[in-house]
Amino acid sequence: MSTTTPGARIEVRGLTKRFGGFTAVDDLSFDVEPGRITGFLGPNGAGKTTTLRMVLGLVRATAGDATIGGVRYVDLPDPLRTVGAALEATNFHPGRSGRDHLRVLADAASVPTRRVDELLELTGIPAAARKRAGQYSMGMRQRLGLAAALLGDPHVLVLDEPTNGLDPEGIRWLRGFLRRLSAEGKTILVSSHLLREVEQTVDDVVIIANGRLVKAGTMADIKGSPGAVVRTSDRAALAGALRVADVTSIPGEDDTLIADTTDLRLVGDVALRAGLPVYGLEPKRADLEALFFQLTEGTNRNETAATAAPPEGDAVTAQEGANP
Ligand SMILES: Nc1ncnc2c1ncn2[C@@H]1O[C@H](COP(=O)(O)OP(=O)(O)OP(=O)(O)O)[C@@H](O)[C@H]1O
Repeated sequence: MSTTTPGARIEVRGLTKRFGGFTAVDDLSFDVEPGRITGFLGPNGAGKTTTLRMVLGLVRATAGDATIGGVRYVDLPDPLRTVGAALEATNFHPGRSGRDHLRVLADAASVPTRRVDELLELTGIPAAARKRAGQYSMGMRQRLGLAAALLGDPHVLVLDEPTNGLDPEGIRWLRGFLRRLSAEGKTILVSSHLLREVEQTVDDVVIIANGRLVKAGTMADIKGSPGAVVRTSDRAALAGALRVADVTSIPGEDDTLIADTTDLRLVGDVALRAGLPVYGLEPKRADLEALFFQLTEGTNRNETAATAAPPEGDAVTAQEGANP
């Protein structure tokens, strides 16, 4: 039996990984809370996979620590039932059916076969499960990887780029699926190099660039305070009229005014009373794409520094893949 309580917290403290003279992960600290979905974000080469591999005990950290429920992965008494992981969706035996792949893993972990069929249903590939994994689309491999990660009904789920290869319908499905798991109290960490793809899925974000933390917080924090964006013919006049109604405002882009209220009706009524036309009125939307770009600008190391150090065979303590 696992000693970890449902939804154990992941704590990363001063985690560092150097490959020769190249620092892939640099003094990284963050928490991943139970019952929430956390997006682990950064451009290609930022160090996401290396960090996840350290959390999962697949790569030895140069410095620092990562714990799950206060215990390092390598010291977990029952890792399979504590943490499920899908690091890459490509490592299935191409000649083996998806179902057989899961059965091999289930046997090795003393998980009953009925759990395999249950998970194939849950991940939406019961029919495809009898086909050879070599014929799977990327989206199907993602679902199979997810099923494998869930075999031991773990408290913590770590998924590396799970939206890769999923179409918009698949992304929507994944969102609902992860929501249900987090509602059960599970801790879910999902990496992505596209904030847009996980924007509606995650509660919290941890953004890294060049191996370092650049931002951590709730999605609501990242999005900033809500407001109303209004376009009129004379924004100074409208700002004055809003002030009288106790609503502050600031100039926005393209001649708009951003009013510090979510009450669009109020803004419309104030404009009407002031005799000002309203050409556009909508809730303020955070430009997450722009923010993400601004935070991580020019830090795609795969395009610039991939040759900085020769690949290093590392301390791989478990088979990489669906269940470390
Ligand atoms: N074994 C290794 N030897 C040398 N350099 C490595 C090794 N593994 C990763 N790197 C380098 O470390 C940096 C971080 O890689 P990592 O795969 O962790 O980034 P990532 O954020 O997951 O990116 P991606 O989204 O492209 O997978 C990259 O520049 C990569 O080339």
